[in-house]
Amino acid sequence: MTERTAAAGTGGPRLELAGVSKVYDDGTEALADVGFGVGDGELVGIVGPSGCGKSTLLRIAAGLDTPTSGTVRGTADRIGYVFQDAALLPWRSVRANVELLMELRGVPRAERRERAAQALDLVGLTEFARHRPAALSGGMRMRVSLARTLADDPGALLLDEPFGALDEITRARLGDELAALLAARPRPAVLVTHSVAEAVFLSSTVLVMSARPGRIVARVNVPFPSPRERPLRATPEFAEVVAALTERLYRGMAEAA
Ligand SMILES: Nc1ncnc2c1ncn2[C@@H]1O[C@H](COP(=O)(O)OP(=O)(O)OP(=O)(O)O)[C@@H](O)[C@H]1O
Repeated sequence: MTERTAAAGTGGPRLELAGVSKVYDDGTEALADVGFGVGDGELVGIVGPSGCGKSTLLRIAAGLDTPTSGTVRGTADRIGYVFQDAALLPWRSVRANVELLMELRGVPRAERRERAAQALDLVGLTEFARHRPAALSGGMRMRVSLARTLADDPGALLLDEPFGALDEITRARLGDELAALLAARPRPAVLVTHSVAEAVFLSSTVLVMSARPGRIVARVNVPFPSPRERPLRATPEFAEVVAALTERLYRGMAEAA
């Protein structure tokens, strides 16, 4: 049985998956009995080997796909989804791209303008508002994508490897920015990433998945207080948590093999 409810004000996790399994029509078993909850202001990071079902899980959490069995409950007002690719409309200016989701929801023009300006300011792209996406670097385009989602002010955020295509330094810089943005305006969030360090830096809890069909093989609470800032990445304590999680990830892969 599958179920998706949107009852508000019930307390507890804002987004909750229980016993979620997914078998695609061609028989591919993508997920097996996955369950976790995300509370207010909590960020759950998900790491796992390539093809273990992370994107499938995120799409199911967002209601973009249905589980074969299990339940998804969401009490957040609208879910914002940031994809691996910035997916900007090339003929629109940066500002018009940031306004897009609000435009589709019928937010009045003046309010759209103001919220887009604030979001562009947050991601440091105010001076590029009139540019077309083609004039921006890959990192800047991802910041526009992030601004588009933040300007729409969703109640929960799902991020699918949002910085995956970027170089290490840009990726770390955007990670710092995202940590600051979430600290300033906490909301339940799920982040899928291939980078264990990124997951540790941004998450309150990290879930480690096995190879396909993806199962959760470890749940690790990240002990560092928020807001997290760049120097944390250089501490021995941070390196220790990253090493332990990496080890768990390898073991999960070996268990499933
Ligand atoms: N629509 C589909 N039909 C059939 N199989 C699918 C479909 N979508 C995904 N899969 C398969 O399900 C498995 C999980 O895919 P998914 O994209 O969720 O993994 P992932 O962990 O996000 O991978 P990556 O880390 O490489 O992005 C893969 O074997 C994939 O080929």
